[in-house]
Amino acid sequence: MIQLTITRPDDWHVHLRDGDALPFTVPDAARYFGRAIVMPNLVPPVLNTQQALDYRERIIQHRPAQSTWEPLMALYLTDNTTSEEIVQARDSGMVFACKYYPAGATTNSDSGVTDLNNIYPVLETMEKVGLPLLLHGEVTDGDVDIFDREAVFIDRHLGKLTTAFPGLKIVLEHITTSEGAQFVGEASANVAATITPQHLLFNRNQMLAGGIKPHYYCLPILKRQQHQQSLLAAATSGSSKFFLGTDSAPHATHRKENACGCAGCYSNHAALELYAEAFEQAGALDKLEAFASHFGADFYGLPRNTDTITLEKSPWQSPAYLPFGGDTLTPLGGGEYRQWRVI
Ligand SMILES: NC(=O)N[C@@H](CC(=O)O)C(=O)O
Ligand SMILES: [Zn+2]
Ligand SMILES: [Zn+2]
Repeated sequence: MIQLTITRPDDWHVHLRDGDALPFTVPDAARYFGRAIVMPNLVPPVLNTQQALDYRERIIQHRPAQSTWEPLMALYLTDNTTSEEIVQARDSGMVFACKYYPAGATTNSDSGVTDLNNIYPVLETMEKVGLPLLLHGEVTDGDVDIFDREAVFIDRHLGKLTTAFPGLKIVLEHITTSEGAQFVGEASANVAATITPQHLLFNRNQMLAGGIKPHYYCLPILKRQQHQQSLLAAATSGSSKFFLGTDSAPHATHRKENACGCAGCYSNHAALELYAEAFEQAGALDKLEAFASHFGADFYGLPRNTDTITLEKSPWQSPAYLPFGGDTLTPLGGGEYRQWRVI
């Protein structure tokens, strides 16, 4: 039996949702990850430290007994976020980042920032106190094609941002393009990116050819194969700028199989297993550990996990449906055979 033992990994981008969803999402997230940056795009969003601490309490109630998994909280930036809020968040020791959603870009982003210039004073404070900025890096202009929204964001905003705030740690979340991989690869050590399993394993053909498949639909949207290959090259390059962030984002099955289907893929039932498949296909299993378990912690200035987990190559059938509150959830690759399992 082929086995691979690696330092316990962390997930630097996950959506756990709230309420009825937590008994399902938290145990999956805590199964073998050591920590997770928990996205704040709830309804209503997590806007301040008190709300983040309250949300953390609700999450922790569903952490399996004996688990030492830690949810690392993030604040949702709006046009009205204040510098005082940032300082308080940093001082709490429980908030590890702030998330920028362009208003209207993705799930629950209606209260997001309408213009990056509106949050420049807040970014200055984040730079000063050392709180990383996490970007949903897309523009929302109606005249920009949905497949170009990440590249246009990089072109219009990211260079300006890194020049204005050279000391600010920035994570370009869930990158989907060659432009994203290239920008981050060439930027300073303060700029990094997370990459999801779906953007490594799939391209827009899987979503659109032979019938529209809503369970592959997430934002930023899957791009053409050439971009998938650039992302695989970045993830397996050994560069410490690229690390694991699943963007596991559950929506009930009926909300995705819908005339106006929600964006988001649920991958936390088999996250590391999916990444292992992508790395194996790229002939780079030896690069999985640093991507999954070292580079993210290093970037955030947190200690690496000290224990290990073991993956074994032994195929298993991923469930087609999972329970999700009173609903069902269709996981990424549901019903398919996965090659690796965490034992
Ligand atoms: N990635 C997605 O398609 N959806 C995420 C939001 C996000 O990360 O943009 C969600 O919360 O559902
Ligand atoms: Zn996003
Ligand atoms: Zn996300």
